[in-house]
Parts: sequence; C-alpha cells; structure tokens
Amino acid sequence: MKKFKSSRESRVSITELMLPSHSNFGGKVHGGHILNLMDQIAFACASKHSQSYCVTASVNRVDFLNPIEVGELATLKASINYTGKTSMVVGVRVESENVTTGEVKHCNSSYFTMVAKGKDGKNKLVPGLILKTKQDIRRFARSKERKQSAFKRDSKYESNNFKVNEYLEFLDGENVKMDFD
Ligand SMILES: CC(=O)SCCNC(=O)CCNC(=O)[C@H](O)C(C)(C)COP(=O)(O)OP(=O)(O)OC[C@H]1O[C@@H](n2cnc3c(N)ncnc32)[C@H](O)[C@@H]1OP(=O)(O)O
Repeated sequence: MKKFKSSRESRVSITELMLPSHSNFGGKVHGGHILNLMDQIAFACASKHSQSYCVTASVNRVDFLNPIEVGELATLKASINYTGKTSMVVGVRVESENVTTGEVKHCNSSYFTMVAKGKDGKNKLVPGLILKTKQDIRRFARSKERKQSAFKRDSKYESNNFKVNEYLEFLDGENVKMDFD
C-alpha cells in the first residue's frame, strides 16, 4: 500500500433520485435518509483511501441548509480532508437538483471521522495525504483545528475536571431554574 495518497485517488460521488418512500410527513426528504447516504459515501471514500474496512468514529455538525424535495436528484460528493494515524476526516457535500428547472441547491456539508480497521479488528495505520492545492491545505488545517478544539472541549467537560462554580454565571439569562437536591 502507498505511504501517501492524494484526495483525488479516493474521491467519490453518487447521485440518487429521491423517491416518495424517502419523504417525511411534510413531503420533503427525511433527514435520516440523507444522513444514511452521507455515512455510506464517507465509508466508501475512507475505505478507498485506506484500502480497509472503516468505522464511523464521529460526525461533526450536520446543518440542513435546504430541504430536498421528492423527485429531485441528490448528489453527494466525498473526499479526504485530513489523515491522522488511524483516522481520516471525510468531507461530505450534498446538493439537490431540480431536473425540470436545473436549479441546484447546497443542502448539507459535514465531516465524518472514520477509523480504519485491520483484519484482526484493530485500528490500522492509514496512508498520509498528499496536499496538492491551497484548498487541500485549508481543508487539512480546518480539520486539525476542529479535532484539537473538540479534544479541549471534551476534557473541560469531563465530570472529573468540571468545575461547577466557574459555570454558574454562564447560566445567567438561560431558560433554566436551579433546583439542587
Ligand atoms: C461504517 C459504520 O457505520 S460502523 C458503525 C458505527 N461505528 C462504530 O460502531 C464505531 C464504534 N467505535 C469504535 O470502534 C472505537 O471507539 C473507535 C474506532 C471509534 C476508536 O477506537 P479506540 O481504539 O477506542 O480509540 P483511539 O483513542 O485509539 O483512537 C483511534 C483514532 O480514532 C480517533 N478518534 C477516536 N474517537 C474519536 C471521536 N469520537 N471523534 C473523532 N476521532 C476519534 C482518534 O483521534 C485516533 O485517531 P488517530 O489514530 O488518527 O490519531
């Protein structure tokens, strides 16, 4: 297996027609269906890069920017934004297209952290990423910063580290009432 690979080598794109069976009560495509497709394409992209079976470790923020209508085409694009030792961050973008008007809407962007698994079920080293463009560097740097800030936030809120007195003021003006037992 190569030691380094470019994001172009594992880029994946799929287009699917949104069927009535994918709709929610409001007639739009169900968010859960879109998340399922996003997870599948993130898996395909990470598996291609690492040439391994991968698992989803986390999903960073999914904003539903625009709804997708039944009868529209949903196109999902995925590429590797970041490589760690055994983990990869896959950027996933979802667009919808109205086939009659040709209007294209950006519906979601999200970042899936996938971890490669070896045949023994243990986490496995993945090839590094060859950064070819300014855009590649921007995506890599953004993912690295996001990973570092998530780590800092998680440690701050661990129950052993959490200092309640430092957060009482933080609750001022919020829709809560203190009622300690
Ligand atoms: C395709 C599917 O949908 S699979 C089904 C859904 N997913 C699963 O069932 C996964 C269940 N979880 C697991 O198997 C494990 O907890 C894993 C693989 C996510 C983490 O493995 P562990 O051995 O516990 O963690 P470890 O601390 O060694 O981390 C391994 C790597 O994952 C990264 N990682 C672990 N947890 C997270 C997280 N929550 N968010 C982001 N990255 C994470 C680490 O930073 C590390 O990256 P690196 O090797 O590039 O430095």
